[in-house]
Amino acid sequence: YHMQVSQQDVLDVTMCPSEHEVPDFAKFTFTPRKILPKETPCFIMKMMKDLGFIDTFKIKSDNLARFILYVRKGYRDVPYHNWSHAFSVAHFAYLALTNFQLVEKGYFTQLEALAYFISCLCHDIDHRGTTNSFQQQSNSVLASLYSSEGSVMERHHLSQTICTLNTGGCNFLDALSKDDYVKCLDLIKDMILATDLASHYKIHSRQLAMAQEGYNKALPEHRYYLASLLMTCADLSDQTKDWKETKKVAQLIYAEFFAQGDLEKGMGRVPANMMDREKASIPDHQLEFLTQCCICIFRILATIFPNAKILVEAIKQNIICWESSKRIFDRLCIEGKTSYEVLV
Ligand SMILES: Cc1nc2ccc(C(=O)NCC(C)C)cc2n2c(-c3cc(OC(C)(C)C)ccc3Cl)nnc12
Ligand SMILES: [Mg+2]
Ligand SMILES: [Zn+2]
Repeated sequence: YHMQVSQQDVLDVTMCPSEHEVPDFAKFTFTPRKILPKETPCFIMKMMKDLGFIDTFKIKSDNLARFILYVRKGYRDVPYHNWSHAFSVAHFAYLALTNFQLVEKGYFTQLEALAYFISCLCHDIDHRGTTNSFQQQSNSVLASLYSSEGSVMERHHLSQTICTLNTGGCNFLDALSKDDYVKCLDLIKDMILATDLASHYKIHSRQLAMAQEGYNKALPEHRYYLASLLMTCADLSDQTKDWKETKKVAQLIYAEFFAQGDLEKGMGRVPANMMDREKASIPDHQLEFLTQCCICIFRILATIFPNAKILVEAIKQNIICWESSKRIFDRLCIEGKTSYEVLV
């Protein structure tokens, strides 16, 4: 396990050519999935340098490089919950930190900003492409470990993150004071656990109330709700890009959902409609997800950060595209013209 990352790999990342000036990289319209996979570790280093973390926390490049490479190895080759998802979620954290000036304006301390960026990068480590409920149903090892506390997958992602930090030569946080280190791990725990959809639904109404009464930086629960909101926004950031990107990502998500449905059928169980490739209507389900869940989260974000309004507008555009894709799909089905895959 230890020699999964070679010294040469580490050196390549620490010696990243600094001329990584990609136009529009720091804009919300940029789609991070267009960065070549082999270039992504260098871009993580670039983002952490730009955010001031290397200087503020005296981070040694070879430790950080080794950590990034182990995190990348920690992700599996599944259709959606893979390293490019992790990279795109971390990129959104970089966009939020820079465009909303979260540290400059006192929303986050530098330590909270570091925890946010690292949590986004690590939040789905070792995901198997199956849901929390599937862990219970299949009596997976992870369910036996964590089902009593809930958020089974998220607790595993957290545990994998801490294990990676404790892997030889990966602890890039070793210059932090004891207090800061403990505080940082606490923040990473809250932030990764916030990416469980069930946890989001539990606090959503209070996040809405927080936005309506006005965000108060002095209130610890407001700071917790904002950190959770920024995690879910990062996790959903594919939905704020252009239609081509959004449609491509939906296909990856349903490739995972349908593979789980096939597994459930193989186990003699009846999968939920959206997991069943014979029954799912992707446009209908996506319209429901975007209008009931996704756009609500970004609307709260936009009440706190006005320049997040363009993200709400992008989601509205994608809703319009799903509606027209649904009309075409329905018409083609009536004419018996196509199987769903052709359309999407
Ligand atoms: C485009 C898009 N469609 C989705 C449709 C349905 C669901 C879903 O999980 N339905 C519940 C069933 C499975 C029990 C999630 C979807 N989804 C997510 C997502 C969001 C998550 O949770 C946060 C970040 C807290 C919202 C957690 C995991 C995922 Cl995959 N990301 N993009 C999508
Ligand atoms: Mg997750
Ligand atoms: Zn995720």
